[in-house]
Amino acid sequence: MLRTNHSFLSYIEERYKEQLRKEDIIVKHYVKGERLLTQSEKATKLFFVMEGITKCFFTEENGKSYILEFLGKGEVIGEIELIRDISCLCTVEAMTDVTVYAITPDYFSRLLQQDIGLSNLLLEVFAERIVNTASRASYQQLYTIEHSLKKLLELEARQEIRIPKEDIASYLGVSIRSLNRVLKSEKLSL
Ligand SMILES: Nc1ncnc2c1ncn2[C@@H]1O[C@@H]2COP(=O)(O)O[C@H]2[C@H]1O
Repeated sequence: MLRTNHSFLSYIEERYKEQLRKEDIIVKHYVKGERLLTQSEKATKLFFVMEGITKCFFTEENGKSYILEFLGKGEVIGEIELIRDISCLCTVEAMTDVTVYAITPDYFSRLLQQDIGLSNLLLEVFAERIVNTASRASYQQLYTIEHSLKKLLELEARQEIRIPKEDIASYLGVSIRSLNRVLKSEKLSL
């Protein structure tokens, strides 16, 4: 659910301190609700979350949204566009006030070529995201909404974050109406 990556954050912090051209990595702030990236648009930067929580979601042609992941401290955002040379796969929005390291794609590409350690960190991120996306797709298809909701609420409590009802519905891939029905039948409140 809420992903964090402390090794990646320390790596970027070090590059930030040692950089010669001060514009290669800058610190940027986004207020709650602001977008870091927009689905299908070209991005000019890659981001690493320093503080705060973002949500990363697809909006389908029917207007419905599906939350892929909540990305927190140390998570990289916008790398797929750089690696595949495509426009943004999904939208990334600040759920709280967020501070990020914003990196130019050129600088990141240069780092990738020079540093096998960075490639390894990125490979780990991809592997983890595939595992998470696949296992979630599986249990959301194979279990009831009631079951998935209970699992999600347990995770929310464990990670001490507060997810708005609309986002819980988008994470589970159900409408607000279905979510309300389940909450009522399970005597749960948010
Ligand atoms: N399954 C996923 N899990 C976590 N983050 C993702 C996932 N899919 C996409 N993202 C992030 O959302 C970003 C949207 O812009 P990019 O496609 O450039 O890069 C994407 C990734 O950083």
